[in-house]
Amino acid sequence: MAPHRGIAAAIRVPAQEPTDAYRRGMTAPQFTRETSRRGEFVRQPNRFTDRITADGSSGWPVEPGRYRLVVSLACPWAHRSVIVRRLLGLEDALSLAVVDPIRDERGWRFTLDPGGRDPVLGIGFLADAYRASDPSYEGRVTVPAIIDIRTGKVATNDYPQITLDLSTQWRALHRPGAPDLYPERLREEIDAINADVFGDVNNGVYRCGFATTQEAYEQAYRALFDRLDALSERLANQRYLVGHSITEADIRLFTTLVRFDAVYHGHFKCNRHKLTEMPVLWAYARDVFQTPGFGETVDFDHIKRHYYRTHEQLNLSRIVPLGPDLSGWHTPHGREALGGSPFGADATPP
Ligand SMILES: N[C@@H](CCC(=O)N[C@@H](CS)C(=O)NCC(=O)O)C(=O)O
Repeated sequence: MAPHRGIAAAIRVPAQEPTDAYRRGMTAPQFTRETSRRGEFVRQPNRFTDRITADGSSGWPVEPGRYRLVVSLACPWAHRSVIVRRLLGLEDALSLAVVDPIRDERGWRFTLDPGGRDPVLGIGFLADAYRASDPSYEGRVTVPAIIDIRTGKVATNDYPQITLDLSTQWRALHRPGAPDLYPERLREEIDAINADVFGDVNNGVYRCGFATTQEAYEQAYRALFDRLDALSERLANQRYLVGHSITEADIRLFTTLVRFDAVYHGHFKCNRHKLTEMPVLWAYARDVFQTPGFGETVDFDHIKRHYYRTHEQLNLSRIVPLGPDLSGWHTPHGREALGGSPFGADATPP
């Protein structure tokens, strides 16, 4: 197996101690080690970047039943992998562990499981698997993570690569009629959209929420809504982001949009408009939500409890708001008229 890169190389943190801005009266950051001197949120790199491959050349061969995907249903980065696993019919090949949406000081817990332990991995905390893989790891212990069941070690927590590999490397285990979510001829376009959506939208909402200076917040807010405006324009005349059916690009945008009004609008101050006030994006998000494989993977209860109860710097009272009214997600979206079909001509719904 390719050796793990040294932790010092993998984790480049911008500031360890209270920053200059903090001393000048800047708000205390939620994540000190991921906050720049200017008060910007700078996300830590993924620690385990090995890949699980069809030919096993990485040391982690694709094998049915060998791995366990650990997710929080609250987490947008993990949500991608839940959707892709379902659309591709990988449920039997890759089992799923769901953590409690509320972390304690030891991080993600398996407190939803009998005895507080994951029944397959036998551990109480995701940190146990991180520790088994790298005892010196000091960054945040994050989901999604794919664990090698036999050794209890983390094979990967590289969320952007995980979904691409489920599509491309796990192909032999896909269900009959599984869609191609990352078609070769569209990859360049999908990658370009994904990069913009990651910077300004997926991570952009966090850059708004975890900013600790007015300037850093405003910069992230403007980039977010400028990008949402551009995406609205693009989606006004086409049903999906790239091509004529759902791709990885739609999955990545959807997992942020579906959380927008429930958490990002209020909790992260992304409040120029609610999703329900952006007509094109709202219809697009409903269309995707109502597609088999999407809506049933959304857990608004986990989403709201996680964000409002675990970011104590942002929500001191930890009160979870009762709203918003979610009934609109099931209303007609009218986007069939734009053409295309969710899974293309050759695939079937899960
Ligand atoms: N692996 C990425 C992204 C995944 C991520 O941030 N997941 C969140 C949940 S949405 C998490 O596990 N957070 C744990 C923590 O903050 O301690 C990272 O390290 O930033």
